Amino acid sequence: MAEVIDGKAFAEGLRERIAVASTAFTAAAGRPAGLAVVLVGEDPASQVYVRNKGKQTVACGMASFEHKLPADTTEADLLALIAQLNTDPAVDGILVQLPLPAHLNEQTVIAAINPDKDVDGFHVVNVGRLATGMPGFVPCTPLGCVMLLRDRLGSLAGMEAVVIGRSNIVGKPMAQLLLAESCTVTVAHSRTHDLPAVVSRADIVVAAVGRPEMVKGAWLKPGATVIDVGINRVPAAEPGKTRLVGDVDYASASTVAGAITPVPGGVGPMTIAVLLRNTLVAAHRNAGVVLDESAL
Ligand SMILES: Nc1nc(=O)c2c([nH]1)NC[C@@H]1CN(c3ccc(C(=O)N[C@@H](CCC(=O)O)C(=O)O)cc3)C=[N+]21
Ligand SMILES: [Mg+2]
Repeated sequence: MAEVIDGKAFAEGLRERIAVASTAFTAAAGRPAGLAVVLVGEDPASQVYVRNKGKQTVACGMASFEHKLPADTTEADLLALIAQLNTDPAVDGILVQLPLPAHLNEQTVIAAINPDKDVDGFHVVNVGRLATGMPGFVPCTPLGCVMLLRDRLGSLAGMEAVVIGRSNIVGKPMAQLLLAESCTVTVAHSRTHDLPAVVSRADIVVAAVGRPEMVKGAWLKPGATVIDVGINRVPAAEPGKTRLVGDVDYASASTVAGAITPVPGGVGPMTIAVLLRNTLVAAHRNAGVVLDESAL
């Protein structure tokens, strides 16, 4: 049976290290690091995420600024808020919760964020920095996945990594990060011919497609390390109830893999912990205070 990669426990440890560094930052800078989270609309799942982000931000000794805007907010009003946050010296990181309502253009909104406060790493400047190996901000979910992989495997150099999914938020930055770790990287997607054959050569599989339990144990190379980014809500056995499953069929995969992240309790908690890490890094850069990033 595969070893379970406990992302929840790893994220707790990371948040403890962040809290220590955050206290030192507040003493050095004379102010806490600050994260602004912007939520447009009343999507219940997004409200839960935003509340959790706020709670964990405060628990790590940082300031949390929540901006909840109505679903019919105009793009001009949203851009005006971002412009204000860009120049607010108490705000080190800005996160605009996605997806946005259909009448708002996500590209336009992300482009308006100061790249040096873009703790999601979604701005094209940060995408370019990642692609060219310059310091910037890396999207939280893929960076959390690499932290889990390095913790388990040490050096990833020379390993065959297969990323399933090519989104701007996970698949593409994940491929860039694995390339920077000197993996041999394949990006598979919905048009890939013979996905099982591609997956079967992977030492590392990262599933980020948003299709419940799609990746089967029979596809895996025995001993492979499996990172499941999927968070899919599906009907539970009990009528009217739902449960969370990943993009990997955990029951079959856990009999073949060497190690696997569970859903929930795997990648999800890492995403928020890395967001706090990115915010603390942003604060140090913005305030000109030196941070030993390797201690995080
Ligand atoms: N600008 C932006 N940045 C984001 O990073 C962003 C976003 N928009 N929009 C929504 C997605 C989703 N996301 C998650 C964060 C934590 C968990 C998480 O902690 N999940 C737990 C439990 C989930 C549950 O019980 O519902 C787990 O997997 O164990 C999941 C998903 C961040 N996102
Ligand atoms: Mg995709």
